[in-house]
This record gives sequence, C-alpha cells and structure tokens, in this order.
Amino acid sequence: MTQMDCMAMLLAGGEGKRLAPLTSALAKPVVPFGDRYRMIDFPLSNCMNSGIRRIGVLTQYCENTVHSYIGNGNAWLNAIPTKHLGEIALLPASEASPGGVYEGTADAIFRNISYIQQHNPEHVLILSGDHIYKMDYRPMLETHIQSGAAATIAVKRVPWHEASRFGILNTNEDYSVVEFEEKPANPSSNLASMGIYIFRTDKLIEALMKDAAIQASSHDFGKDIIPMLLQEQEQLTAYPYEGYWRDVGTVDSLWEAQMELINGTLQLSEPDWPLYSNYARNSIRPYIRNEAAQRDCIIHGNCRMEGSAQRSIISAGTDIGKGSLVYESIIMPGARIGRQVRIHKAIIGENAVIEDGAVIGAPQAEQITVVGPGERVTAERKTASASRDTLAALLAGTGRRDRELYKGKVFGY
Ligand SMILES: Nc1ncnc2c1ncn2[C@@H]1O[C@H](COP(=O)(O)OP(=O)(O)O[C@H]2O[C@H](CO)[C@@H](O)[C@H](O)[C@H]2O)[C@@H](O)[C@H]1O
Repeated sequence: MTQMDCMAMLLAGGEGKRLAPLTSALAKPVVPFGDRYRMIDFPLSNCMNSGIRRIGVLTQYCENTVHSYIGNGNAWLNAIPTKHLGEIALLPASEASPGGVYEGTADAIFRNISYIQQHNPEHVLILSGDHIYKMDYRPMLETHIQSGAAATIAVKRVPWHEASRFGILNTNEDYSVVEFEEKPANPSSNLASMGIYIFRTDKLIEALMKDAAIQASSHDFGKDIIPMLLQEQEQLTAYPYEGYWRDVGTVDSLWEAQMELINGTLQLSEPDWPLYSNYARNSIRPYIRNEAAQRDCIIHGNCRMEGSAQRSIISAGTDIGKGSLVYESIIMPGARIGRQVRIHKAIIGENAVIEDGAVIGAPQAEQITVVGPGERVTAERKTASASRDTLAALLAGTGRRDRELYKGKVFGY
C-alpha cells in the first residue's frame, strides 16, 4: 500500500457555538490547546505521523482564521523528511459552493468531489478538526481494506451519560455495523462513532451524489449518509479505538481535557508521536520569579511569570503579574494578567487583559468561567467572588487530594 491510496478530508468549518465566547471570532479548530498548540494540530499531526500527506481542509465559519494558521501547510508537511511531497489544500465554502456555504458535513465533501477525483485515491479518510487524540490511522486503513467495507467508522465506548451527544452504533461480534442512530435521546448502546470515517472512494462519491439529490436531507454524515448506507445494506465496519480521544465541543470538555494534560492522562508531543504546529519550537526557559510557587503547571518558555500558579496552563506570550494567583485555569496565548489578580477554574481567551485586582471564577464554582479573546476585565467587574484565603490555601497545596494526585511537576518548554 502506498500513501497515495488514501487521502484525508478534514472538516474544519463548524461554528462551535458551545465554545462561545472563545469562538466568537475564531473557528473552533484553531482554538488554542495546551501551551502552544491549536486543536487542528492533532488531526494534521496524526496524518503526518500516519504517512497521509494529501489533505483537503474544508473551511467555512471564520475561514480566514483557519487559513492564516495553516498557510501553505509546510509547518506540518516539512516536519517529516520524506520524498513524498504532499499538500494541505484549503477548500473554503466561499469558493467551492455556489451559495457560499456548505449545508452540512456531507455537502462540504460533495462540493469538493472534483478535488478528490483529481488525486484519485482508493480510499478517503474523513476527519474532524476539533478532536483531541493521537491516532495512527494505518491500522484502521488496514482493517478497512481487509474487510472490503464501503465505509469503516472509528468507534469508542463513551460514558453512558454522554452517549446521546454522539452517533451510537450496535455491531455484530465481527464489528459489522447493524444499527446506527445519530445523537439518540435514549441510546441503546454506549458505542459511539468518533466521526472519523474511511470510505472506499467509489462508494463515497456514489453516496454523496445520491444524498445531494434528496431535498429533505440535511447533508450530514451522521444524520444522512451513514443511515442511508445502512439502509441500502452496504457493508459498514466499526473500528474500535482504545486510545485517548475527546471531542472538546463544550467549555467544560475543553477545560477537562487540559486538566488531563496536567495530570498526565494526555501527553502532548512525544518522541514516537510528535505533535506539530505552526509555531516555532522554543527552547528558552520562561521567566519565573519563584519556581516553588508554580506547581503542576505547563508553562510555555515565552512568558513572564511573577505570580503563582497551580494545575494550570500558561501559554506562549502571557504575562502574569506580581501577587496574582492562578488555579486550575487555562491562560491562552498573549493574555495579560495584572497584579493581585485571582483566577480560579477559568479559561482566559487569547490576548485578554485582566486588570490589577480583578477576581475571576471561584474555588467552589461548578461552572468554568470564560473570558473571551481580547476581552478586558477590570477589578470592578468581578466574574465571581473568590475568597483570597481559600485560593491561597489551595495554591499552598494544603488540600490532601491535590497532594495525592499531583507530584509537584513544573513543565518548562
Ligand atoms: N458546514 C460545514 N462545513 C465544513 N465543516 C463542518 C461543517 N459543519 C460542521 N463541520 C465540521 O465537521 C466536524 C463535525 O461536526 P458536527 O458538529 O457536524 O458533528 P458532531 O460533532 O455534532 O457529530 C459528529 O461527530 C461525533 C463525534 O464527535 C459523532 O459521534 C457523530 O456521529 C458525528 O455526526 C467538525 O469538525 C466541524 O467543525
């Protein structure tokens, strides 16, 4: 098998309303993740590491934010020396669709059939731009080819209480799919579609053409294409995936996934599975006023840290002022945190400005507080009331649970 047998189409046009205000002027796939990455780095790096070097990126909502991040794609393509050239092509709705919009995920691919045909792959891998996972697509492709299925769907067991957020399947023992329901109110199983599909190209194009002619269709893979193939008794195979995978579609799940970085459940770049991004790797150390005051944090080299932080992500280009306390929070790139600020269980958007003395979130808060990109929070406009003593106690690590779970690591890049 050569890399030419399979190309990828990466869906990156969804609006990501549930991540608002982080996505008010930014496409979801380019929302920052970790101290230096954006969500779309995960599927792009997975493709590179799996030898898939021909990728069409379908954009719509805030398309320019994806285009400017991906550029000519060389940040990913050149990351691995190879004789196979490859390309990462931007395929915006404004150019590919007469109405300037992709009506759904299937419509996005349908409008770019000619792009697929131009490369003439035997199989097409369909991906989402906003999943956090490190997956080798090659074993899935092998399974797909060996089974001879029209399409293979990557699947994973999810907690029962989350099952209705996903496409839910039932399979035979040989993993052939017998039932599929998109986001059922009462799920009959917790085996979820990961929204990652490999199609035989002929079957994909046939299904997309049929679906495009159905006026009542919403032109969506989960709602329309998969149920149609099942009804037509096409062979569909499930590919069980055991590794870490998260659809970070909500503020809570985005925050939780980054806490999993802190506790080690999820690792970012690893020697055997590098994560590439469009930012230069840096080897400088961050300026940290007091190392001991930073516990269980991921701190980017390019930042200035005069306050204290625990179980937090401090991203590139941030500045945390003297006397400030940051706990269980994500400070996105370029955010400026003044002096004597308290931040707890919050996500601070890119380039936000938190003025001296402001209080954001609260130790006992159930909800994650979000400050939008570029937003300014003054000391008067407190987002919640946190007791300085409670927060100071947490940061001092007096909570037993904190001491047991985390071993005081500070990651510098
Ligand atoms: N018009 C458009 N143009 C271009 N890109 C677009 C688009 N609309 C959405 N996208 C992109 O397509 C991907 C899938 O997005 P959706 O929001 O439609 O699917 P959802 O995640 O709800 O379910 C899907 O993914 C979950 C797993 O997360 C499965 O369980 C479920 O069956 C499946 O439908 C996202 O990356 C999104 O940005």
